Amino acid sequence: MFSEIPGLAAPSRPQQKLWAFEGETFTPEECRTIIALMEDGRQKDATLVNGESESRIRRTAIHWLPEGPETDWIYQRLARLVATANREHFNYTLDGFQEDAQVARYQDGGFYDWHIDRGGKGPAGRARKLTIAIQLSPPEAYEGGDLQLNPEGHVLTAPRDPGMAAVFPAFVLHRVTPVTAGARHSLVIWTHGPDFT
Ligand SMILES: O=C(O)CCC(=O)C(=O)O
Ligand SMILES: [Fe+2]
Repeated sequence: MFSEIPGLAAPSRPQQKLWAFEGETFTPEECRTIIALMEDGRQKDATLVNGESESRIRRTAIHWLPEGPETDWIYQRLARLVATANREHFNYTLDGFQEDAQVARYQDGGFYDWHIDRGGKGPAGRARKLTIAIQLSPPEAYEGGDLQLNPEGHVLTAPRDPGMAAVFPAFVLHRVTPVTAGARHSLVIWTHGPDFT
């Protein structure tokens, strides 16, 4: 029926999934290097997508990783990862990374309650399309701290192996449960593009 109404016909495109878990995107050694970059750098209290601290929703320390000689290899890896995952699972039109990657550390009950990544006051937050969240810490380094997604009414827990990337549209609900012992680090970046079609 929609096909008869100009402007409403759906273009034919491959299936668009709501999540993908990709293993071994960084080696354990590379994950340790990225954690060290954070631990050497300045850390800020995390803010939400709209730039307001809100401890009821999130408690983590974050460190932005601007592009530069020290982080070039990380961005190149992320670009390849997102291009492959997008081609295989999502088929979105993507422009690139409009925000720097960030490393987060969750400890002493640190958490990030159910939320989506798309939105806020800034143009970049509103243009977020795919979220890439990568486990950096070895599973035995922390308790709790599960990354969970709820894309279609039931909760999926992401594998905990270092280097495992969860890739999902920025409108998908997700959370990190409280870390009850040790510390969990993750690397997060978003890709941006024109509004969802
Ligand atoms: O730490 C993670 O794995 C996910 C963090 C997150 O959801 C975010 O930064 O928006
Ligand atoms: Fe998020």
